[in-house]
Amino acid sequence: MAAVTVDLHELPTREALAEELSQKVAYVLTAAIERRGKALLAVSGGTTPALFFRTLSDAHIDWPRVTVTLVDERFVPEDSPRSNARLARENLLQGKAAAAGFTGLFREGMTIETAAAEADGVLRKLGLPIDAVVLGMGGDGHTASFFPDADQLPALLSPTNEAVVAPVHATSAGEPRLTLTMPAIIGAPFVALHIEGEAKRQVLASVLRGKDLPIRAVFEHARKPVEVFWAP
Ligand SMILES: O=C(O)[C@H](O)[C@@H](O)[C@H](O)[C@H](O)COP(=O)(O)O
Repeated sequence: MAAVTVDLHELPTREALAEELSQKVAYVLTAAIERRGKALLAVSGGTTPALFFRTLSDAHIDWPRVTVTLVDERFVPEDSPRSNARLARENLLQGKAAAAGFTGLFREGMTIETAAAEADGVLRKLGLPIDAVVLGMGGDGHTASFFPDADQLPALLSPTNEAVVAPVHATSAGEPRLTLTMPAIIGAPFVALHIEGEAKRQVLASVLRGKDLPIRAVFEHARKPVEVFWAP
């Protein structure tokens, strides 16, 4: 098994983490805008990112040139409390960041396969690679929607998967999901992992010691060490 390393940023508080990660993302997006006139940011859902989202929403970035998308999405409409699009709209696309564009992964009235193909096409048109990807991680070591029990997990984790967006069926996920694929994630020049609390720190430590959980595949295939932001 290949050794993996990460670039660990340990912050004393969740507020300090939100501030540090926001500054980093603002820097990366601003550099992308200077280089190509626009920037694409992919963020995760779940319970962890709300404070980071609210902090980032106040950052000085040329937001009208930024499009925000999702690392993964539960296959539910935006009025569902489980919608990651809703989380991003309510917490990130506010204040200064209200001027950003947003493109989600869910599509109403489509099968999950058709929705994946649609979202895939939209992201390609926006201009890949994504400039900044902020991942989360579950206690089971999943990231994006790479759940340990997902159907076709090896294909999802493959760095040569040809898709940008893929459907995911995993019993532990609750509902079907859509996810960015491994190449879409590791193609970004800036890939961060945002985790909080002692339990996730232990999961990270076990993965770095060799435990084979899905997040490890991202560390392995990343073109440079993933920047991990952790606070107690
Ligand atoms: O929609 C989601 O659930 C995600 O994007 C997922 O990959 C998330 O990052 C982890 O599950 C961590 O979730 P928590 O922040 O809730 O622990």
